[in-house]
Formats: sequence, C-alpha cells, structure tokens
Amino acid sequence: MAWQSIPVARLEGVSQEQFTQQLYPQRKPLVLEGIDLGACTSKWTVDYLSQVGGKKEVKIHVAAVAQMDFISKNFVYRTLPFDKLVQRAAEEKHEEFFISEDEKYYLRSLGEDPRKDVADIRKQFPLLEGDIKFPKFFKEEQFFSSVFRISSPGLQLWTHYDVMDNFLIQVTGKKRVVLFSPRDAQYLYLSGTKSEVLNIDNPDLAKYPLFCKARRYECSLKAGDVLFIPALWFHNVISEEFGVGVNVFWKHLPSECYDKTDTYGNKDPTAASRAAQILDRALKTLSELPEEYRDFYARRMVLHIQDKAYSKNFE
Ligand SMILES: O=C(O)CCC(=O)C(=O)O
Ligand SMILES: [Fe+2]
Repeated sequence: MAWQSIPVARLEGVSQEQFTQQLYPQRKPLVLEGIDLGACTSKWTVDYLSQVGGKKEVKIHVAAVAQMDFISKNFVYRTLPFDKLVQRAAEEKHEEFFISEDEKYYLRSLGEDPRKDVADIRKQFPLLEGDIKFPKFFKEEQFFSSVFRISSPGLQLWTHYDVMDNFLIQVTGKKRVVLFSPRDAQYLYLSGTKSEVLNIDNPDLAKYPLFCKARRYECSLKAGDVLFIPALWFHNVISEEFGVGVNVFWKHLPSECYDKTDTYGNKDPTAASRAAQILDRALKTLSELPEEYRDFYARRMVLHIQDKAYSKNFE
C-alpha cells in the first residue's frame, strides 16, 4: 500500500540565530543541509575508520533479516572490535559470521561503563574527534551524548522515541527516516518507548487498525544532512546503503527534570514516571469496584485527564 507521506522540511545554510529563534520553537522535524560538519563526510571511509577508529570492543546488534523485531527478538547481541564491525557492516556477504553469511549489523555506541556513562564519541574515539564538528545550535551545558550509528545496508530500526532533542548527522551513506508526531502516539501501539507496528510500509491492519490514522512524515538523508528530531517524535530508520551516522542528544528541559540513571536518552522524565506510577495506583484502587462502576468512574477520569492535561495548542 502506498502511504501518503508529509515531506520533512529541508533548509540550507541555516544560521544559529535562525534555528534557535524561528525553527527550534516549532518542535517539528527538519533536515538541515550544508552545515559545517568538518572533514568526516569525505574522510570517514571504511579503510580510514577501521585504521583510525581502532580495535576497541563494541557491542552490536546482529540480525539474520533486515527488519529487526524487538518482540520476537530476531537479533542477538555480540561484540566485535570496532575495525571488524566497520568492515563487516560494509560488506553484503561475510566469510566470518555469527548467524548467517548475509547477517546484518547495527552499532549504537555506548559509554565506557554503559550502566553509568553516556556515549560520547569524542571520549571513546578520540582520534576521530578532530574530523567532526557538531552543529553549534544549543549551549554546551545542554549536551547529553554523542552516539555512533553504523549499519549494514537494508537494516531497519524499529519505530521509537527518545526523550532528548536530537541532531542525527548522516556522515556517509543514505537513510530513509519516517517520523510520527507525539500527538499520534495513540495510533502507534506502544510497548514502552517502541511501536509494535514493525512493518510500517505494509502494516497488519487487522491487528493494528488505528495505525493508518498516524500521520507519516518522511525524509531521505544523504551524506552531510542533519536531521533535527525533537524529543518525543517517533522515528523509524532504514539504512539504504552502508552508512555511518553520529547523533547528538541534548537537553531541552532543565537538567533536574531528567532521570539521572538514564544513559541512553530514552528514560521518561521523572515527573512522567511518577505520574504513571500514581495512575497505576489509581487503577488498582478502581479495581475494588464492580465492573459497571469501575467503567463509569474510569471514563470520568479519562475525561478529567483530557480536560486538565491535554494541550489546546497542538493540532
Ligand atoms: O540512524 C539511526 O541508526 C538511528 C537514529 C536514532 O534512533 C537516533 O538518533 O535517535
Ligand atoms: Fe532514536
């Protein structure tokens, strides 16, 4: 089925002032072209990355098929030296492999101690630091993490949201990104931060009938493009070619709003988690009532939440 997509706006040569004052407050995804990213877009070939990036062990997703499935877990976690990972991700068929000769790889780089440290490629890959410049469109103290994203051709990452604002820098290779607004979360069949609708191009509408109501935004990223993904916007990514990306997460809210134990940028703000816990308690309390009453009071609570907490400012 061909879906109507809304193209993500593309702008060339955006200044820091224009981004901060006009674009950022709109809280919409945007592709920025022509940003000065340093030498990485020409320098980061497979040979260069495997020589300069070194042999540091990295944890990777390995899948026998292109569409990774977090429900059936059709992928495994393995480790490889960084140089090997780059070489394997760049080839279609492998002499050495874990599952099958055409298995696919995905690297999402981690901090030194992934339970405590956030990823920052400037720390984990210091010899590559000089090659890349991050867009200077937010204050240094807002910086949260910078993450290597390296994938085999064809690999698809499931639809999910993160809680930080994000610049996804496409350094080499092509990628298709489909995005959904946080306002359409009700049509995405969420399980935590991820959507259960894995096949967004040909969804099972008997199982996910509301999915067709979700407005689909789409863009293609080529080397040198930077996609601004506002916090809470859902994104689904297909690497159309072997590709190297780096994403930079930064804090939009005051620091104290975020969960201090979050190293990935995807734990809900503490006030949201606390509210969800309180709601669970309310639901437990409601279950003391017989069905007819529980239903009536639950519906009244939904109306109350809509009235008090939904924004009237969004379409
Ligand atoms: O481009 C990718 O591989 C995934 C990007 C992503 O999920 C992110 O930057 O948050
Ligand atoms: Fe993400």
